[in-house]
Amino acid sequence: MAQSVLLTGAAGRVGEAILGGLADEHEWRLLDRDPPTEDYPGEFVVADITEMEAVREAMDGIDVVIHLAGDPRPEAPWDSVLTNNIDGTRTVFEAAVDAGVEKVAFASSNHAVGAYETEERTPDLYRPHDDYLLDGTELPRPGNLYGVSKAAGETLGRYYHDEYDLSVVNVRIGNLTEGHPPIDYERGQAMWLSYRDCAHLFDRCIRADYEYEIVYGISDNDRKYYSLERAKEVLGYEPRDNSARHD
Ligand SMILES: NC(=O)C1=CN([C@@H]2O[C@H](COP(=O)(O)OP(=O)(O)OC[C@H]3O[C@@H](n4cnc5c(N)ncnc54)[C@H](O)[C@@H]3O)[C@@H](O)[C@H]2O)C=CC1
Ligand SMILES: O=C1O[C@H](COP(=O)(O)O)[C@@H](O)[C@H](O)[C@H]1O
Repeated sequence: MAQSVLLTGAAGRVGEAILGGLADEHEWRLLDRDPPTEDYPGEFVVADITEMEAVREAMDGIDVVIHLAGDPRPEAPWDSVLTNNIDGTRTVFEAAVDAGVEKVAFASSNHAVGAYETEERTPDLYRPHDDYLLDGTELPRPGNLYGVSKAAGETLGRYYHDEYDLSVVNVRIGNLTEGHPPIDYERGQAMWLSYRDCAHLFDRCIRADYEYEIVYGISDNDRKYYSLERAKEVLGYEPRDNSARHD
């Protein structure tokens, strides 16, 4: 059944992948602080996610929130991630609960666990003979302040789930690249997420039933150090792409 979905950060790359695959599948309301420069499949709200009243208004009648808006730069400075990624994410969760939203899918990141990639483990970690695997049960281990902000977003979700019974899925997205896996970048190839697998994964976040989950968002790459088992089991994720089998 089609759901009413609020997509924050709709004007960005992940938003493009999701809308590219799912424009006709759901009723969309799009939110971004950047005004639209093209046609979008739904009402477009120009607002900053740190503005509580604007975010509350955008939640009206919404079943599911896909929360992408934020500073995506691994090297982003603290001021920016504190405002956009932590304060903004709290605002989104708070408004979602107040509006009676059922589910929130939060765009977390590989950088929430980037420090597991120690000097001893790399570069073997990125290669097929290595069997090291993170599965989402491990503690966050960020390697930068951006990763800290994503771990904080996951923890905010935990709080809003436990306190208010909101269904929350954190998708630790790998490396979304359009058309082909990253070139000459082993780490990026191991965590490649194709546009079509991205759209399908977030469709499953909209449709599946869950309580509080942490899953990895990558394609079914031959060499991976992130397990897809939880995404498959809980969400019904069935990735179709693989960086090793791409021309
Ligand atoms: N692209 C990737 O490979 C990955 C992305 N992510 C996460 O996915 C999300 C989306 O990333 P991308 O689409 O790549 O980034 P992007 O920069 O292309 O898009 C982010 C969008 O959010 C908007 N935005 C930023 N701060 C905002 C605010 N305070 N209020 C309203 N809108 C705001 C921007 O205007 C932009 O359109 C981010 O949270 C990022 O951390 C996580 C892992 C990998
Ligand atoms: O969280 C993110 O991760 C991807 C992949 O990280 P990278 O350090 O291997 O480039 C990054 O491209 C994206 O911008 C970021 O939001």
